[in-house]
Amino acid sequence: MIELDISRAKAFLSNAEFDGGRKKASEALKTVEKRDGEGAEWLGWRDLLSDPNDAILEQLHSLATAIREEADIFIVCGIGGSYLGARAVIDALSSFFGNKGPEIIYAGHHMSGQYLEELLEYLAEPKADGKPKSVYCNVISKSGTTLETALSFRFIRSWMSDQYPDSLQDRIICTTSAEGGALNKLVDEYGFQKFVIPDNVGGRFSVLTPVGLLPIAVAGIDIRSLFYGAVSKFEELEEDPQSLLNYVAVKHALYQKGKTVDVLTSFEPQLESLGGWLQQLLGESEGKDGNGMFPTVATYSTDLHSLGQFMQDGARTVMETFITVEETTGTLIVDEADQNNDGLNYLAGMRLHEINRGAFEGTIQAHVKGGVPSVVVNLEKLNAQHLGEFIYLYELFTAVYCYSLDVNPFNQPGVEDYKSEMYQLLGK
Ligand SMILES: O=P(O)(O)OC[C@H]1O[C@](O)(CO)[C@@H](O)[C@@H]1O
Repeated sequence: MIELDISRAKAFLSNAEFDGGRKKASEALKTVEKRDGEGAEWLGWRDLLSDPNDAILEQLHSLATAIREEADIFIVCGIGGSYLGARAVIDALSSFFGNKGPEIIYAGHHMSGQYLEELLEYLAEPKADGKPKSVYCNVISKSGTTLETALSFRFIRSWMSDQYPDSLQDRIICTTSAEGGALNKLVDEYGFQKFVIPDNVGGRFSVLTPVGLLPIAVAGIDIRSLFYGAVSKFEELEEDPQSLLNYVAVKHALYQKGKTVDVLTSFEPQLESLGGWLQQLLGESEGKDGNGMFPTVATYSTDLHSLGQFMQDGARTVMETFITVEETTGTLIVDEADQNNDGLNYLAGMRLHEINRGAFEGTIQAHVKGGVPSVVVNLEKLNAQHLGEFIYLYELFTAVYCYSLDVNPFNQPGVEDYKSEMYQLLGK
């Protein structure tokens, strides 16, 4: 279960301001439902959930099971929506240290030559028992032409084809559009396995397609539970969208009131990548034509010691979105020390989770007093089902909120500008 608490954000609005936002939110939801807004041809992420494809879930699960048995390393080669969702779920649900199954390594999300060189060296290093590593790669690119991903994949593919001349087709899996783009040409040429990204699902809305589901399954996470968690949220919000509409109303009205930055934060470090996924989802969707709040990620309490001063006392243009977890698995309890030299005996008998929750409660109270409207999104537990619910909640939230600002949620014309400047400089 996920609970949304907007009370400490709504408190910054008058009734009229909230009602104005609420009216916009209701109209925007109708635009999503009727599919008559700009970009409506990109609403396929809703169809995935209204009509689940169990066969593809099963196919992904069995391929992932085979890979988990064979692979020492699984490379996820993609950028933006082609890797952030997978990374968000994998980081949230994996152990911090010593995970079972293949080591998941990300590539194709930047162009650091040093990174790629060190990665290739690492792949080539034998294992502790002297045997060579077994490497698999899932290259993910909807367009099939994104430079960061294509370039990294060229190096990885070349290393893998030298290393595994007889099993390359089993080891490389391409996730791309049904047709077009360079990846499809490579699939045709080399016979790599392929999964299709539906045409009507954009990159940042694609985590519940093979884009996210294959890497997540290879990490040993139950993709059925993740997917059906999203389905349950879809059904719940179709039935009763009031909580979502109130949330959109608040954010809409705060934006009209001059809040221009949304700090997405959590006290759980394993949720930092979830913040990264949300940052792209919101940022690429709302940030256009001079509109939108800038979404940025902070991990507390770490970043309270770098950003805390600004959050408490800096320019009052910020709002905050706290992603909290009601119950975590950690069991560590603070002991009573004989000598209380470190002065921590006042915490004796408390679980670290309780102390962390205390830090959250203290922080939100202080920030609200300091003038920061704050929303809390509370996950009952950190598991695949609740993350699935979270994913759909924010996909729908993003679409409705953007339409409430009269922004097309589904394009990203601004990203093309850096590409064309870069291509020109590089002589494409
Ligand atoms: O899957 P692709 O086509 O490589 O795109 C990756 C990412 O790049 C962007 O298109 C921006 O350039 C994102 O919207 C997308 O998630």
